[in-house]
Amino acid sequence: MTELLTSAQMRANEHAAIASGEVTGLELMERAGRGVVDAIFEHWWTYRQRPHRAVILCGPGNNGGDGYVVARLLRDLNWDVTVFALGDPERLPPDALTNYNRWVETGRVAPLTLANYDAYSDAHGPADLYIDALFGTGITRPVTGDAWEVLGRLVGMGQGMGVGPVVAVDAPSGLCMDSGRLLGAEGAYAWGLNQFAALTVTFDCPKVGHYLADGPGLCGRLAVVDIGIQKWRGQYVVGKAAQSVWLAEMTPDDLGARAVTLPVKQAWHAHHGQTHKYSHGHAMVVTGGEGHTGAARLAARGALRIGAGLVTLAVPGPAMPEVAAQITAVMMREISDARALDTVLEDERLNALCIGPGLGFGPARADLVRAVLQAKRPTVLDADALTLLAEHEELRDLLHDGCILTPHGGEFARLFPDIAAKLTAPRLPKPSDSQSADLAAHNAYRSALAAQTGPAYSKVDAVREAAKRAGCTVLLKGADTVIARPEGAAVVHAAVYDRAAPWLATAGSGDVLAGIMTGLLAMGQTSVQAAAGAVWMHTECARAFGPGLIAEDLPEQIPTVVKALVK
Ligand SMILES: NC(=O)C1=CN([C@@H]2O[C@H](COP(=O)(O)OP(=O)(O)OC[C@H]3O[C@@H](n4cnc5c(N)ncnc54)[C@H](OP(=O)(O)O)[C@@H]3O)[C@@H](O)[C@H]2O)[C@@H](O)CC1
Ligand SMILES: Nc1ncnc2c1ncn2[C@@H]1O[C@H](COP(=O)(O)OP(=O)(O)O)[C@@H](O)[C@H]1O
Ligand SMILES: [K+]
Repeated sequence: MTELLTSAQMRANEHAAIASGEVTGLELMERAGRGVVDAIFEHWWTYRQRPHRAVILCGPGNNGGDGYVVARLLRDLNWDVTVFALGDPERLPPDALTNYNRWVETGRVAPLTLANYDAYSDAHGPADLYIDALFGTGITRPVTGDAWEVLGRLVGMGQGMGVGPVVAVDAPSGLCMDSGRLLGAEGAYAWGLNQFAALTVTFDCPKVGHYLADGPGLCGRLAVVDIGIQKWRGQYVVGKAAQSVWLAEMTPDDLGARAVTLPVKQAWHAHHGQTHKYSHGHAMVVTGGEGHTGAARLAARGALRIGAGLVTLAVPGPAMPEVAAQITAVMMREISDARALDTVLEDERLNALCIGPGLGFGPARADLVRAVLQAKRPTVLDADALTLLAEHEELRDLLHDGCILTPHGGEFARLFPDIAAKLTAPRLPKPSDSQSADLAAHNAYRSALAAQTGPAYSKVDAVREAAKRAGCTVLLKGADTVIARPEGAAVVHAAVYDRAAPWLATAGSGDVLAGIMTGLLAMGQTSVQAAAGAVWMHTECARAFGPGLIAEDLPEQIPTVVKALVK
């Protein structure tokens, strides 16, 4: 299972490795630079065939140091390499300075100014390859000035004939590697949030920001280079497991290697190893009224397909004919009010509950949510149940550790408005156009921008805060989905890079997700295992089906995906 690190954790790993005396910072930098070159050659085989022309932007820290290593290695292969340096190279940290000195023995460095960069481009035309080695994990504030302008020149590179792509060393410069947000850049800069790097090469572990928010769009593709410090990884975690973030992932090549997939696998093996349907759990999904039962039926189908032994829909009387006409293997019970639900839930074999999809609103529905919460079973609360929770504080007080809240962005904002505001607020609002015409306001803005420090508030921060407040697992959906426990352990699932499945954003898709999760709960998974397993399975089903997917197709893909999993 892949751990996603923050910048601080990565720095701690490097420090532990260097402090051990078994490896030097210079060796790590050499491995990093070589890893970048190898990744480039792996990605574009034409670069391996003959020398090309590269432009390398080197920053004032060790990210710049990696850039000088790349410059030297490419030049050793007879590439034509031009280096622009930000800041005074003589003030580089020691390892980077060593590599700068090795570079200038035979190469040249021009100060990174817009004028220098433009003069070079005018004289030579586009390069075959651009390397962004300005800032990596040491970025502390927004990039400003000429460096920012030059980065802006690189946006959209590699799209046309004869124009080389951008490779980012560790991260596109300016990207906050903890949050995936472009530091300070909310609407303030000319460049878009996509099509910056074609390839980002990071070291040891991917970082959280490579998977969240704008990270994937800016990174292009992500390559992770092993620089031999795994041994020291996680020393910072001792006693702080709650700080960890894991990637919910699995590819057909990685079968069985990722812990997050194990729940699904184990559950499936267990399922086949046992014979009694009740030993696979009995899930109950509460439906809405007449004409509103489709969402719950989708969820029920997801729960049954993933492997719950039995799935029963709790249906109000008037909606029963409609439901009966649509189900076969899924069962139904008439539940016309909260009292009836209380009675049914006396059956302890109903071991996982789902409420919310298509439920509707009003006091009677709120009573159903109350009955479900009072039953204290593993429970998925989705869709309308989340809005009811937002409206009724006394319902929120009934949340317990076995609950999973599965909001999308809008539902999250209703439930946790203050947290959502922190997540969406620009770190620094852009001055209005009339203000920016005013030089003083503009200058004040620029200095405030430059004074910002530290990582941006991330989706992981927000979901952790929400889970702590709610006292249960929270899963915030989106192309990047974050799951967090109240004590802070978090899982990120991102349908990005080679796992992108934008067609998954289709009506009813969230209902199926809630159902798969409920099925996994019924099968005995913990809430975080069920949540992580369900998001992975959900995306995998969408990928297995491909474009044109509608929600009904998702449960029907589960057998195919499971077959591949248990092979
Ligand atoms: N250590 C190792 O063993 C290994 C490290 N590796 C590599 O090192 C990278 C981390 O290096 P790093 O810590 O030196 O940070 P880096 O990203 O180069 O930036 C720091 C410099 O930038 C400056 N600065 C920051 N923000 C700024 C801004 N907005 N505008 C202007 N300046 C700004 C900041 O200045 P200050 O904040 O102190 O004023 C400081 O001078 C990592 O990403 C990886 O590539 C690999 O070689 C593997 C082994
Ligand atoms: N760009 C995207 N790529 C992949 N999955 C996405 C994307 N956008 C949303 N999703 C997923 O689609 C599902 C939509 O769920 P939801 O918002 O509840 O919709 P609905 O209520 O219509 O079912 C979620 O699982 C979410 O993670
Ligand atoms: K960089």
